[in-house]
Amino acid sequence: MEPAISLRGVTAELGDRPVLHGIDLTVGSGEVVALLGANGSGKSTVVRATVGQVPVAAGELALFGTPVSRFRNWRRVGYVPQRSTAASGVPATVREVVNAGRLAHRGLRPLGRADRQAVDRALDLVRLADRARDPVESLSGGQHQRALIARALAGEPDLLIMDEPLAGVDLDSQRVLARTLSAQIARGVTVLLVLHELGPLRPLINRAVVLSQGRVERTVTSPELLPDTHACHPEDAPEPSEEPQLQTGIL
Ligand SMILES: Nc1ncnc2c1ncn2[C@@H]1O[C@H](COP(=O)(O)OP(=O)(O)OP(=O)(O)O)[C@@H](O)[C@H]1O
Repeated sequence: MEPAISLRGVTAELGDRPVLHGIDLTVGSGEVVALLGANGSGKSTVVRATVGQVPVAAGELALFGTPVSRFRNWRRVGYVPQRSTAASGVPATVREVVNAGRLAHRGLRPLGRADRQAVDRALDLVRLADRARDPVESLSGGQHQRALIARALAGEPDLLIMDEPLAGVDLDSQRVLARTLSAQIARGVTVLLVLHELGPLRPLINRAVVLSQGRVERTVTSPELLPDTHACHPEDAPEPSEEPQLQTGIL
């Protein structure tokens, strides 16, 4: 099967400045990969290139085997950008924001029954069903992030790409996110996450790819060597705890 994401020697520039210098990264179908690295190491740029928002200057970037420049099947991809304002200043309810996640499915047709059901399922998954009619402005930071995740899930994607989904999110919302993600992974969804800390998502991660200055510094595959934060090198990671690292008790 074609990998969900494949980058080969990808370079990218932002404002004439080279930012990615030959990134190789493959995310196989059903894999859960964390992109780690210090601030400015290029994590968001990798993700934004993957969703077609940053042009690839050289190298090859493919989604499900199709070069990103020719990729049109965006309904297969759910993207949660780095913390942003869901409504961009326009008054919108939580449901309206999540409805937008069905756009790739329905185009400009009105929402049908299947769309409404998918939106309901996504709101349930992130535990915001009771807030569906509320303005997004009334949500806390963590709830706001959950609304953006619900928007991505409403499209029922095969590939979920999230840029720092835990940033500024309270522990309660982090746990809801871990449970939500766990359910997606059980369905076979492929996941690429930008993270600063693995936190409650740690048991779900198969592999961590650490970036440094626009290059892949290293890849960590053993669960016990997964760094807790980007700053940790495997050799100075804390002693493994008594509990097995791949436990799912928190979920
Ligand atoms: N619009 C832009 N124009 C020019 N340079 C940019 C632009 N956006 C980001 N950069 C630079 O590109 C580099 C990579 O940024 P990127 O946001 O991909 O890093 P990151 O690893 O995601 O960082 P963070 O953890 O802070 O989000 C940084 O040096 C950043 O300053």
